[in-house]
Amino acid sequence: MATNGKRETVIEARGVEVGFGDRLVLKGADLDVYRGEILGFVGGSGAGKSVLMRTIIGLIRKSAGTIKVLGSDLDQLSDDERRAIERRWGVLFQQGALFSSLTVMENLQFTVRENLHLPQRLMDELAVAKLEMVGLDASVCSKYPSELSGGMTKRVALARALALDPEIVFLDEPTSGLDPIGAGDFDTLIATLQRVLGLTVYMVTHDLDSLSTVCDRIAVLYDGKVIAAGTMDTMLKSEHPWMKEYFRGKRARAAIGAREAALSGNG
Ligand SMILES: Nc1ncnc2c1ncn2[C@@H]1O[C@H](COP(=O)(O)OP(=O)(O)OP(=O)(O)O)[C@@H](O)[C@H]1O
Repeated sequence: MATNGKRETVIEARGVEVGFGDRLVLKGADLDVYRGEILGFVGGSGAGKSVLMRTIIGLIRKSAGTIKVLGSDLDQLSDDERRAIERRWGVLFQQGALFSSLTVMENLQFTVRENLHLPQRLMDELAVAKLEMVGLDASVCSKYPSELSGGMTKRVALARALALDPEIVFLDEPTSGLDPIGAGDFDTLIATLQRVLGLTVYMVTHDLDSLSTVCDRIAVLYDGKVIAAGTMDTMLKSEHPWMKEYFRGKRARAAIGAREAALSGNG
């Protein structure tokens, strides 16, 4: 597996191109994600952040480029090898994407049932353990997604992403739709899980607070390419017009002020 100094690259995207019809959304995107980091992925609305994430996990076909995950080029794998790699990541889609007709317990066991052959009692114990990991207790097991608050839905979706003890978790806008306190709590949860479980976290987000509080590095997608990757300090020093506006503009200052006000009880 590739290493950069001491850092092991767990996702390596090179020259990734993706288009829909005659419109190219990704025009040669390059990205490295290192083991154990929380990478925040930003870009304007419709820039292609979700498209790149979905391409990395194989849900969207690219027209050019290579993607290696955990050392393997996914295009070169047999179906069995591919499934084995897929078991090593978990995904939290935008909106949580829980199955509405299944209870929380059934949602949590869905992936496990497909991948492992375990006795029901053990699966039940595992599901409760995952719920506890994300700060929920067994009382939510019999609830349906429509009975959960936005924050609980995100937590259940995160528990489901963790179902197979993944090494990498992909999170698509995990704090969208949460109030500032809920978003702050969710960020803390992600940071704690990353530390305790040694996860690599790939997080598409618009949330500047998440970026400054939990992300080790930030990558920026602009005009179909990753134009920068580095720490928040690096982002704040950039003179690129889009990055300047995004990280230092009026919206950035307002967003940071809003969560600080909510956390100090003035929101
Ligand atoms: N399956 C698809 N078919 C056609 N066009 C698509 C498809 N998926 C995404 N697109 C288009 O690709 C572009 C990038 O979409 P994407 O969802 O990746 O944006 P994003 O950067 O995640 O934006 P946002 O922050 O608003 O969620 C958009 O113009 C979208 O309409």
